[in-house]
Amino acid sequence: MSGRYGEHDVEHYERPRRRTRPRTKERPSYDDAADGTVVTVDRGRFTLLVEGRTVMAMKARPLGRKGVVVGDRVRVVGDVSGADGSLARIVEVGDRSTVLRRTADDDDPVERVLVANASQLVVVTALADPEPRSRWIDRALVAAYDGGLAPLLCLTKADLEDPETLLSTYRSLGVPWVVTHRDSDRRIVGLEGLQERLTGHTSVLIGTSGVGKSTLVNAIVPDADRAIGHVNAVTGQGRHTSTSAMMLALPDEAGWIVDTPGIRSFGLAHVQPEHLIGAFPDLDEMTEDCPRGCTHGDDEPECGLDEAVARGDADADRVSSFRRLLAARSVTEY
Ligand SMILES: Nc1nc2c(ncn2[C@@H]2O[C@H](COP(=O)(O)OP(=O)(O)OP(=O)(O)O)[C@@H](O)[C@H]2O)c(=O)[nH]1
Ligand SMILES: [Zn+2]
Repeated sequence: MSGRYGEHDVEHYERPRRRTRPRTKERPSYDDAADGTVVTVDRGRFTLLVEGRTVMAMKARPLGRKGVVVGDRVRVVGDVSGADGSLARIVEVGDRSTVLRRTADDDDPVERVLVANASQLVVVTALADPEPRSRWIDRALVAAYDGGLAPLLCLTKADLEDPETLLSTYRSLGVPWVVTHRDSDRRIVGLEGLQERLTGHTSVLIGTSGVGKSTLVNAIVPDADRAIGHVNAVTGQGRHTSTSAMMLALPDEAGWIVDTPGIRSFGLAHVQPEHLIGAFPDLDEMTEDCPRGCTHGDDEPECGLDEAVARGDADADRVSSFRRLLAARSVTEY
């Protein structure tokens, strides 16, 4: 088996093996398997893209309880024609370059991977109607940094409110941003900036209800409804009632977006301070002499971040913004 698949999986999913079984049987080679990407998941059925075809699949037995999520690169065998009623089998799941996770709930330490292999998290926030909630934004940023995704702030409805106040909160973190608004002809302005930022990425779009995320998805993927309708026709869903994420191709092969209709928030109980600070190498460097177990939070007595600020080696705003993110991990209401 190639090292790329199966052997370095993030989760353990196989029951202990009986050693008497011959190895070739335990790890059959799937040389004839096709490569696919998981586009959406619905009740144990996976919609894949295999060489441009929409293919329905289920997990093969050896995968057991192994999670397979949107964005996963998989190997499939069986009927990969995509013909009506056909069902292929997923036999391997590729290593994940990134994982967007959530704890099911801050009191429940079970981690769930929401999307695999995305490179960017687009945090969609309205500047007004509904009012922006910076705690929510902070939590989304934490999920991005922790998961290895580059964050992008997408601020909508700039026709209702100036973006400056909100942007000033995030400037010291260096989060890139785009702003959109609607003009008097009800056209969305600022899409080019967003499209430019999406190019070359697989971007997960997240936003709370009413921020204008659907408006953006429909504007940047003109046949989004048709693509979703097509998948639902195959899966037997009447309309897009699924709460699952769905991956959609951008025009001109510019990249992919993952729409997340059912995902409004993240439980962050799994996020470790040591891991989060890794997303800020300049700050991370200042924590080398921190006492063991230092969380680098506000109330740490001898944190290297304070010393760095005192010496003038670190920007106080940046440190306090980082600490705001740290604190946002454990806040449940926002
Ligand atoms: N003023 C203004 N309104 C907008 C803008 N973009 C979207 N809207 C309106 O905001 C409302 C919500 O937009 P949607 O795109 O449905 O929001 P959503 O985030 O997909 O919300 P859900 O469907 O609940 O997930 C709609 O009435 C849109 O017409 C904008 O730039 N400016
Ligand atoms: Zn520290």
